[in-house]
Amino acid sequence: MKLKTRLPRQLDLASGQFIAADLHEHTTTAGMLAGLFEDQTAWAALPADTPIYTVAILPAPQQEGELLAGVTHLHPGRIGREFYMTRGHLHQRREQAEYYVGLRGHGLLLLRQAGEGVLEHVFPGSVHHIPPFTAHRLINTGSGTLSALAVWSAIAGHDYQALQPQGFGVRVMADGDGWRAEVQDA
Ligand SMILES: O=P(O)(O)OC[C@H]1O[C@H](O)[C@H](O)[C@@H](O)[C@@H]1O
Repeated sequence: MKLKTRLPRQLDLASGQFIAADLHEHTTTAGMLAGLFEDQTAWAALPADTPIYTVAILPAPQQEGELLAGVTHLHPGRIGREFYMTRGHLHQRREQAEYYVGLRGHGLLLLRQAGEGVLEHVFPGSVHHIPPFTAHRLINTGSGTLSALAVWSAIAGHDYQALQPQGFGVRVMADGDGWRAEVQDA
């Protein structure tokens, strides 16, 4: 056997930044999120290039058995009364689960499976199991960037269409200094 020692890629736990040469980064701007936020007038008033969230992914071959790891950095902010959030999705391969770990900031993970919704608090060190067949979205209710590590199957895929047109059926709105969930399809 030949044995070698090597330095792995790293994740700075405080900032949520990967230290890796092969990182793939993608920023979602307000202009890419047409129809997502309730207040369409406020959305239209925001410059289309306003960054809402960036995802940094450690790539892996898209094949059975492989895993992807990514950190979502969701900026703080609101469109109208509604907090910034990710688009949210189901997996194309619905049976594939996922884990999130909160790294920085404070917010919520919205889970929806059939008629059941769950809001889990996200904070540094929070651990979230996203079961199979469950739509998921991050919401930043805090004043700083919300960063969360995700680990999921490389074959899971993203299905954004299945949530249209009803969406998650829940909106998280500013309420005084805090937040309030408004259920729309009770
Ligand atoms: O794909 P979105 O709903 O916009 O969420 C942004 C990203 O968040 C996490 O990192 C997920 O696990 C990724 O798979 C997802 O792409």
